Amino acid sequence: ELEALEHEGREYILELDRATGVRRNRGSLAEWAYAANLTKENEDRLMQIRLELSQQEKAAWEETRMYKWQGFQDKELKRMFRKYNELGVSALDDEKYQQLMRAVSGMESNYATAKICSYKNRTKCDLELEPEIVEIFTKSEDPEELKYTWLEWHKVAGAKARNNFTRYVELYNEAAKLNGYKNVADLWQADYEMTDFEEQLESLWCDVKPLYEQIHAYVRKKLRDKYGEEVVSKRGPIPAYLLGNMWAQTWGNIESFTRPYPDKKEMDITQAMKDQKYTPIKMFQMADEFFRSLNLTGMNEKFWKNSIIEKPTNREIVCHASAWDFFDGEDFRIKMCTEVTGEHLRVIHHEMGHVEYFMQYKHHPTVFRDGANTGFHEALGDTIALSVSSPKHLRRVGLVSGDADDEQSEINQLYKMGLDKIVFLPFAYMLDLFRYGVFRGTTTPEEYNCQYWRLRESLQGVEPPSVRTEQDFDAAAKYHVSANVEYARYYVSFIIQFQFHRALCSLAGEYAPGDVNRKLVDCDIYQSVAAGNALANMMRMGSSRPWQDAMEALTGQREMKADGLLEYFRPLYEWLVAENQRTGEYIGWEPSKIQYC
Ligand SMILES: C=C(C[SeH])C(=O)N1CCC[C@H]1C(=O)O
Ligand SMILES: [Zn+2]
Repeated sequence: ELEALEHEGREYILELDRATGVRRNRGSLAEWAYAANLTKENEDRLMQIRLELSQQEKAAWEETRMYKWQGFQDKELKRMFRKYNELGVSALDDEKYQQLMRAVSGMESNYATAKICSYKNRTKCDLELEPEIVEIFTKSEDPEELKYTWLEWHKVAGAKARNNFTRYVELYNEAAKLNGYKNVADLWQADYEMTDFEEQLESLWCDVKPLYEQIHAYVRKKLRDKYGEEVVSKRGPIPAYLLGNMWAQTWGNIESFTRPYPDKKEMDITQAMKDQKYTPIKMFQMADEFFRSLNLTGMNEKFWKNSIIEKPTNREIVCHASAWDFFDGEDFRIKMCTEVTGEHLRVIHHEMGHVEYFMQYKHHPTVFRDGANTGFHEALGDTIALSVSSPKHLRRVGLVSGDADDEQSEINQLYKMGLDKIVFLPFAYMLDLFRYGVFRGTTTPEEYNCQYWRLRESLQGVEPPSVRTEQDFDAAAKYHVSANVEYARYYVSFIIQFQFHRALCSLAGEYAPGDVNRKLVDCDIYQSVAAGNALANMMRMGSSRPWQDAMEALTGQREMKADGLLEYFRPLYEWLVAENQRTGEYIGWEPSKIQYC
């Protein structure tokens, strides 16, 4: 009897899964049409299609609930039913569902089309985030220009999203409750299939905080040397607008005038690519070639035909880089407003890592076509990029010349990587700690901005350029807050990518513990089929098994651990401790003097 029921259940769920694939394809095509051409007409069409799809999902969900799947024997079949049992935001009634979609779409289109006036020419008011404003934060060393640009962007992209955001929180929380969760924080964390996810985030932060405090102290001293004590204090937080990035999430753009050994040649990938007449397509082909060298699958014909890799001149699009799965086993795309910079070379590998993952798990039922958890999906491309950004690889491809690795060059290299990978951790941790509080109601709308800056000061040790009030809403000036994209995935990614990197470097014969000729910092897995096969085996699991199984398959560990990251940066940590002692720099930061609560 049970056998028959389970057999019937399998027939049902496989048919549902096929229908879901068709729905996801239709939905992705409508999302792409809008994100790639932000017109009112495309938005209205998208809203209509989303509503139809949500109604179809709801009907299917009612049917799925009739099956007594909890008692089934087949683990994978049970996992499929469990995933289909979670309806998500379609659980809202049509009216509220549409209101939620409009609130998010309003925030995201505001962000994508926000423009400010130029500091140097106040009548020129068509500056967008990409490429103009990013360019200013990449190059300007004028504190007044940076402060002005920071304030103007936070006005148009942050404050203006506050009302939509508040409505989004209410509706999204209602949807979470309809799915059996207390709030969206719990809904988001369910993806990680852990009972102690938030405790783990805290514990990982405790592991890496000492390393962060050292690089923070060192950078604050370098910025004070450059801009003076009036602008950068001895013991306070660092002004966020001086760190080379609108959100102070990575500080790579201030490397040139802060690196430990300035007389050592700087590895300016951007300049090298410009000198060698690199184009966006060449950057994509380079990344594709790296993946193929690992015996992974290269980008297919549809990818090269359908992707958008440069900002169009005749329409508005969402420029924030993204990778797209159209769930038909063939159509995979990237949409990106590529500039010829070292940062974008890294982003291209990041996005192509998503596409590689899509292709590796495309044989699975639709419901398992996902990362082991979303952090895995974000870590894949970055792990490859760790090899690409090694001096060894950059020399191999001619983007860096000469200069055999000596102690000082290695410290410079680790410092450059640290400005990307170490400083990112408190930012990522902060962004979802903030939103967990918002969804739980412990942070109310009346204190959104105050709470956001309290977390930024306590975790990142940064402060705003001037007084902030509740007329502001600085959190939404970050894409993922305006676009409703969960962010703990990146925090997880920046930890586990070093576990992946270490395992792959071992397999590639590029790393051995304690072997000074095979250090992590100079590992390049390029052309290692052994490493590529291990990656493919892990990706091919999709989300069909708990992520701990995928982690174990690749690294032998069954948990997220900071040991890979700490081992990679150990020489830098020791150098920074000594250097900060030498200069007597205060480690950590005292409360900010800026009024933001
Ligand atoms: C490149 C992407 C698209 Se998934 C991205 O949003 N990233 C990649 C790293 C962190 C985060 C960000 O830009 O904030
Ligand atoms: Zn990503």
